[in-house]
Amino acid sequence: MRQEVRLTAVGRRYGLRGPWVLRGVDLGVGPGTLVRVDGANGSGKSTLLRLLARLDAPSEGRISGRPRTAYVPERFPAALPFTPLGYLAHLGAVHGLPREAAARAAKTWLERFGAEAYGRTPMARLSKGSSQKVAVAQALVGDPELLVLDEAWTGLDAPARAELERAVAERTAAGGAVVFVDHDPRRLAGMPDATCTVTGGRLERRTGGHGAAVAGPLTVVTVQGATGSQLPSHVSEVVVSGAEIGGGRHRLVVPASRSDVLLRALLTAAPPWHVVGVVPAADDSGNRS
Ligand SMILES: Nc1ncnc2c1ncn2[C@@H]1O[C@H](COP(=O)(O)OP(=O)(O)OP(=O)(O)O)[C@@H](O)[C@H]1O
Repeated sequence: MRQEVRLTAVGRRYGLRGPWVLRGVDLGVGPGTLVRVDGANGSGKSTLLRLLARLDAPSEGRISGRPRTAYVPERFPAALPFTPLGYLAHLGAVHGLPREAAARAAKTWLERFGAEAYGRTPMARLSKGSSQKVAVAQALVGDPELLVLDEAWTGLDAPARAELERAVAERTAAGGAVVFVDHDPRRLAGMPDATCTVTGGRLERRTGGHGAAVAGPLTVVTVQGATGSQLPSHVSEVVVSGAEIGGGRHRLVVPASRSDVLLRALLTAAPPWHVVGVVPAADDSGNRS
């Protein structure tokens, strides 16, 4: 993922005079980040996810950034006139994979979710749990840069739930972003870079969930930008602290486990940032501010 997706002053209401479901929402989702969205029933979580996935447009405000996006809806249309293998291979091809690679990816994802036995069964005949496996596989088959999951774990058996958690970790480690809603507060506990709560049409954002990582070793990254350039906004979601140290240089302290995410964000910014130094915090001798 090269660029963040950013919602700026976004509002959404259904119908010209309908009540505002979301209003004044500002949210940036950067490369390599995992964001949890929570909130009461009917608060607007799915609305926010559909906006992020660009399946819906805001009534006001702006959305920027167009990563390759995949979405698992809360309700997957199970009765599609395909077999899982045919459907996934077709989607792989739509995502630009050559025919054989698409067929291989389809098979691999069905195997990962324990659904290979019914790869050739018409989808309309699948159980709810089995069609949910196809729903998550269809989102992963094209290696999306942004993965949006609306209650995607619901209906999966335990091994498939664990596999989806692994797939999420793989996506973020590869520099992709994942935004998810799940009714189980333990889902991916401790992993999200931020949790956003939809309440009264507004979004309250809490950074963190990386307690263990922050308690671990820290890395100091010194970077230099072009005159007057601003750090990409999602950098603040990864670093523990940051300070400008003069001459366009910034000294950023980041959990060592997240330094790859920070470096990727800086190097893929437009224009890219020059990395002056990366040292373990214990060896960082100067430039403290
Ligand atoms: N297409 C639509 N047309 C009209 N109203 C809608 C539409 N989609 C959502 N709404 C309304 O917007 C509000 C927020 O719905 P949304 O599905 O985004 O909430 P949610 O937090 O995901 O809910 P849940 O937790 O029940 O899934 C609700 O009042 C809902 O009725």
